[in-house]
Amino acid sequence: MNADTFTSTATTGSVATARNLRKAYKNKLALDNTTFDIPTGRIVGLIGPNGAGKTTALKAMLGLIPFEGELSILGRDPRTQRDELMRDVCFIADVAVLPRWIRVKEAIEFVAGVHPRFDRAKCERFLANTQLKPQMRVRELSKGMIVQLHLALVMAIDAKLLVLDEPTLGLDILYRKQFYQRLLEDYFDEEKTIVITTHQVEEIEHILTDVMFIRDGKIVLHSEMETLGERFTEVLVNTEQATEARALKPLDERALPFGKTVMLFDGVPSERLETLGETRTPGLADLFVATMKGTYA
Ligand SMILES: Nc1ncnc2c1ncn2[C@@H]1O[C@H](COP(=O)(O)OP(=O)(O)OP(=O)(O)O)[C@@H](O)[C@H]1O
Repeated sequence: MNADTFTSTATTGSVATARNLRKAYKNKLALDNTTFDIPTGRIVGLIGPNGAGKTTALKAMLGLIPFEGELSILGRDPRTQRDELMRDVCFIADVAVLPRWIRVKEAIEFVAGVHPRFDRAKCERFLANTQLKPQMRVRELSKGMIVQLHLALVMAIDAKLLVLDEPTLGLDILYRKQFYQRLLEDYFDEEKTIVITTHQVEEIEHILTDVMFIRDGKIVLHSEMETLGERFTEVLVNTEQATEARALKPLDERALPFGKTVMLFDGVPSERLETLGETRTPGLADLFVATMKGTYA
């Protein structure tokens, strides 16, 4: 990729263009030649094991840390144009960051004060459909009500890029699902882009348009969700054909009851795999486990 390509992608509706990012902490290379592109109108899952560099990558995109390499976010360099950039970016860390003593109306005041594109009337319209009242304190709210408050605050910010770092940490599965569904239905449109990190892979895979796997500071897989199935296939292999299947070098395999084995293949033609057993596209969680094998070895 040459410098011209870098400039042209950055000015044609690309949200993020990263080339060879490097971030070294004292004892650790958190970003190691990290390179990726994110076009407008996508919901991207940045997924990786603990310590892989997810938060570091997001902090670089938000101009919160120094780093080496080329990075353009909405056509701007987050290191030198952070203030301008922040007019178009909304960053929300996990829901649990709302202090328990804060009142609903104070949370609204706070966000109104820090985000130039926050639309208070829109936020209040969202809240009018809930049981939340301006005087209520966060500690009096149920978890679901906290999600509603968080969503109302997020969705009233008209940002081009929404960055969510583990947005549903600490919430149970019902609230997590509700959070992502509302985000998809009530917030997202083709002019917005959302980047999400989470460890709850299964819960977000249905809303993602793209996935990026990061390991040891490197992007090891970047794919549109729709094309994952063209590259990766899972096969339910019978015992008799296990040796033949293993010769095709599966990325990973796991045993099932009754002697069957599920094997995951990368780039093996489906006509070949269909002779070995029932085939299907793997779920993101199984693909993640296969790709990250050996991480903690
Ligand atoms: N301020 C810091 N000082 C020193 N090392 C750091 C600092 N921040 C992060 N690191 C190291 O950089 C690496 C990447 O950390 P990062 O927080 O980006 O990982 P992550 O993928 O977000 O992990 P997790 O899923 O556990 O939140 C880790 O090894 C971490 O220990």
